[in-house]
Amino acid sequence: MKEKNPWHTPVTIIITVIGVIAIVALVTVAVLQNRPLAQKYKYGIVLDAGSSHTALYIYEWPAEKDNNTGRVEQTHSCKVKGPGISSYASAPSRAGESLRDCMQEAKLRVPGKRHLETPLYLGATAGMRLLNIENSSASDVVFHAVEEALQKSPFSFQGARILSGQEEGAFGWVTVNYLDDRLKQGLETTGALDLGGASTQISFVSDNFDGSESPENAVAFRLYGNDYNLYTHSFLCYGKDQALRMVLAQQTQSGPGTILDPCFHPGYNETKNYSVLYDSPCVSDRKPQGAPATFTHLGKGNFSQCLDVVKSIFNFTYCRYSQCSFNGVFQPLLQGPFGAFSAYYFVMNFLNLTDTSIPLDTVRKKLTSYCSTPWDQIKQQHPDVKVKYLAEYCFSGTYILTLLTEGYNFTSESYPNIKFIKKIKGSDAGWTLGYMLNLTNMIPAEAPDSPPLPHAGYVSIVTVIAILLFVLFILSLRPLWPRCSKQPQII
Ligand SMILES: Nc1nc2c(ncn2[C@@H]2O[C@H](COP(=O)(O)OP(=O)(O)OP(=O)(O)O)[C@@H](O)[C@H]2O)c(=O)[nH]1
Repeated sequence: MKEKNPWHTPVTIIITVIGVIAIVALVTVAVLQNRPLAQKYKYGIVLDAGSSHTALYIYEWPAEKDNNTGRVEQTHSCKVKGPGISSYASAPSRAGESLRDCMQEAKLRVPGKRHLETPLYLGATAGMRLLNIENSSASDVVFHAVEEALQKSPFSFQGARILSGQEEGAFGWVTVNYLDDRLKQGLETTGALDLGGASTQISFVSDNFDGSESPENAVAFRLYGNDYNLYTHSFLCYGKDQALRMVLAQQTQSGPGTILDPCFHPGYNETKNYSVLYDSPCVSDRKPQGAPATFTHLGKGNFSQCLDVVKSIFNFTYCRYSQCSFNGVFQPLLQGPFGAFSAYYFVMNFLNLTDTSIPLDTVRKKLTSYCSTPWDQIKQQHPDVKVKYLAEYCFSGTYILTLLTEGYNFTSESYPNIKFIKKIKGSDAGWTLGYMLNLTNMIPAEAPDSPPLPHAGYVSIVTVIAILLFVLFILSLRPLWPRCSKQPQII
């Protein structure tokens, strides 16, 4: 006699099949609905029209996550051949033409179907600030030429403008802290030190700065639910190229035919033009009267004398605030770590001085030895380095050291807080990323809500609940269950 299984009734079999199908359907829908979608990207392009050159940066971020930090990355950069756009004042159409190759690269790098929606910005810095001071109609004509060229691109051109020094400093600070993921996490921020060709910026948050003492140096931000009172100052004419002009102007005040410059290597010998040297608002009012057309620029290679002449371009004699950096500019107490980029990095990297644990005295000794090295020997040792850069590293290293220690008051204790950087997580340190994040509203004032559960957690919970519901359902059908008699049924 075979015993009949009480579960093998049509009702229980149908309920079980329907239940299993329902669970499978429920879990499948949960998985499909919440499956990560194939990644789509958006793009943004920023042209940094600096005093010495123009550079193009392409940024990329996942299309559905515009509001999350740490996700925008630089995917490409292109250095425009030739000088900065401010140098094209006498041939403005060439300013537009100079951008052609990099714009062509951008067209290839950004997928064609995204061209129309990709914002394109051009921001000009100290070179155009100076041209605008010197000759505002010439700067308008240059802008008109670059705008005309960029309007022809397939991207969504959002305009070209001159950034104020304050914007340049503040956006550089945003870039550094965004890339380091410090803003979203509300961590202590990093100060930003930017050394360009025509201006230099210092930006940091300090506990003893609320903006009241010097409101013109204050920028207030609310980012991801945190408030920041940023101190920032841009020194026009204190970028490394204009600072060199000021140092040379200091040495040619009397209009000599020859100068023996301690900031250039012994054996350096170049004929330079007075009108070219003094063709900048940073020095033009000091042009010596009755000077010859040219002067002979000879190198002497003496670091301590170079320090003296470099110091002479800073004014430390007056300060109407509780404390100043130089030229009567307010600066609160330095605080926290600093990232130093652009020319700070190029110069210190070349001089093998990016390691800030090297004591300042050793840095001075290294510069003393480097500056005194004969020019021929320097050229022989670095055949691949552009001669213009090579000739100026002694001056530039001395200038950076003076700016940081005498200008901004970094001491032996605080100097190691500086990190010389070029890139952070693959993106160049500079104002461009911060500028784009601001214009595209990609950093929210308040912290974005994050989903309560990750995808895997969500699917697991749906599965467990579905099985539980099914078991409860089966249990609730108990009255319908076939009764089990104690006596085995005889068939
Ligand atoms: N040694 C070296 N110097 C560089 C290099 N690229 C740029 N420079 C110089 O570094 C200085 C700063 O360059 P940038 O950061 O591009 O400055 P910029 O945007 O032209 O100048 P601003 O308009 O003042 O911001 C300039 O004097 C450049 O000539 C490089 O690859 N090596």
